[in-house]
Amino acid sequence: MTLKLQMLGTGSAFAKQYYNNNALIYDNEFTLMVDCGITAPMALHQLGATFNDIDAVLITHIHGDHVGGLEELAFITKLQYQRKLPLYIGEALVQPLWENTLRGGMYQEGHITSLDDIFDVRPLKPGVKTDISAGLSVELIQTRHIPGKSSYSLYLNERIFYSADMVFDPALLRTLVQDRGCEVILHECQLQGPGEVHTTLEELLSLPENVKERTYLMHYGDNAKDFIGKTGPMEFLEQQRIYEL
Ligand SMILES: Nc1ccn([C@@H]2O[C@@H]3COP(=O)(O)O[C@H]3[C@H]2O)c(=O)n1
Ligand SMILES: [Zn+2]
Ligand SMILES: [Zn+2]
Repeated sequence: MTLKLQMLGTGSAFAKQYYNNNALIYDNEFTLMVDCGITAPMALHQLGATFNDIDAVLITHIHGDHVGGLEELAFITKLQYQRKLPLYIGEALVQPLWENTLRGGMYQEGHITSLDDIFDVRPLKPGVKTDISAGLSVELIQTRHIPGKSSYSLYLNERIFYSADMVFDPALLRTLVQDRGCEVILHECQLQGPGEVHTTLEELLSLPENVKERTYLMHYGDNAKDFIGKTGPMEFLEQQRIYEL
């Protein structure tokens, strides 16, 4: 089943040339938004779309560039469109997303007192494949990002790896390609400096050729143009462009 991918943004957390690294995944008429950061409402607007065009949203982890647009999404869908969007989220993130991210802005006595009042919450267990639409399935793979903070990469349709923000995990990437039929890797990439909580370009360049040749780079900094031609066979994903996966 062919999916289409359109990145709302491909930038790292504090990039200014690129929007936050959030994605639209299209399964025919069905649209899944992967992460909804601070810039997502404007990025969507610039595509000529609204939150009413989204059928479900999935959150990888709780950082502003991945969840900072959720308050607007939730208010607009509830108040303007009278809808509750399905929210796919690792089960460990359900409580912190409400208590630590959304409650401050959205709590309203007797009206909005829990995540269930604004979303159709669909908690996901890592390692378990879940059908999201007729032609789109997702399995969460827990990957390391910030110590003590749960973060989940995605395995879509058992052939596309979409990394959350994550530290380099070459064993995972090799296993996905060798043992699990992974055809496409969409990977975050920190272009310079020590990775610490991210994966660096230098680390990705150390991967075997057969892994690199199916890898596309995202979540990159404002100086990405300086690195064109320096990423081996790995291409930068471009925001707003539509890719067939
Ligand atoms: N220990 C940390 C924690 C956070 N950060 C920066 O904050 C950003 C939060 O969003 P991100 O996309 O995960 O990128 C993180 C780092 O830039 C960082 O550099 N080191
Ligand atoms: Zn990020
Ligand atoms: Zn992050």
